[in-house]
Amino acid sequence: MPIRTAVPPRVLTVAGSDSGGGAGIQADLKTMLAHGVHGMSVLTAVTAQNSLGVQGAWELPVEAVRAQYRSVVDDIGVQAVKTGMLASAALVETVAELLAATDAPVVVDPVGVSKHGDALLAAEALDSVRTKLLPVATVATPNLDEVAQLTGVTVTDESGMRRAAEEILAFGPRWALIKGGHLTGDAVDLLTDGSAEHWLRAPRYDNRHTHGTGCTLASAVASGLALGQDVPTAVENAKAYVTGAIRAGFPLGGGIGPVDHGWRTRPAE
Ligand SMILES: Nc1ncnc2c1ncn2[C@@H]1O[C@H](COP(=O)(O)OP(=O)(O)O)[C@@H](O)[C@H]1O
Ligand SMILES: Cc1ncc(COP(=O)(O)OP(=O)(O)O)c(N)n1
Repeated sequence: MPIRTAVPPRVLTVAGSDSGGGAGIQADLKTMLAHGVHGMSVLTAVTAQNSLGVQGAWELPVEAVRAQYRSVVDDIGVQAVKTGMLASAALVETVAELLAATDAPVVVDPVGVSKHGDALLAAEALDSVRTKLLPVATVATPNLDEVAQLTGVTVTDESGMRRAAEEILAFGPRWALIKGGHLTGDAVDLLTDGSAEHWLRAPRYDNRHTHGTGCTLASAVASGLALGQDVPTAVENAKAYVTGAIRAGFPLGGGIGPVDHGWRTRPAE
């Protein structure tokens, strides 16, 4: 068999490890595989985590993050980057400085708190997210808790999402994707660059196994961008992927199980 010469687009996640495999680096790499891109990782922190919550978290030294990034980017190259758990102000600032020099699109999931309420970002790092990380983002994907942390805006309905997007865009990302997963009714997200507005609406699945939804959505967006899609198309495709993964989420452990990243490969039930 001849050796393949065509290389798939490469996507880098800069995020923390979830030992349970539902969120973080593990969710990102599974999502990338499902999109046919080559996934790579810069690990920022290790969490002891399962369906019940986060039992422990340890961040990596700044030099370890810098070295991983250089290893990947200088040799292999990237067509898109996704960031997730960055843990501390020092890591946020390091990652923002590295990403300021890339031409690749950057999807920033400004991870603050896990579904179980465990802090994944130090409170004193919020200002670095606002002033250093969000300005280098092509797309920022906060959930409503992260919107409240970053802007002070409490969103309770769809009209509040528009206000949230304006506040997030003021920090400098090119697009804001405000995720309405924490509201009730349909699962509605708003994507806007301040002029075009795209409302993404999907049925809300009454499935409590939704661990990793945000990581999955952001990685799917990054994968679409690496494949050459424009931002609205990448987000629309990512929404369809995460919706299917939530619908297929499974009861693993005694708490909130993960979404099913491989749902497209399973036979229909
Ligand atoms: N129960 C659900 N049914 C369908 N879609 C959902 C559900 N919960 C969240 N979503 C969608 O999952 C994506 C991630 O949103 P969200 O869960 O708010 O992010 P995070 O994991 O960062 O808290 C969004 O597209 C949101 O609308
Ligand atoms: C290591 C790690 N990174 C990110 C998260 C948050 O992931 P998210 O997709 O927002 O999912 P939930 O935790 O909200 O289910 C995490 N838990 N761990």
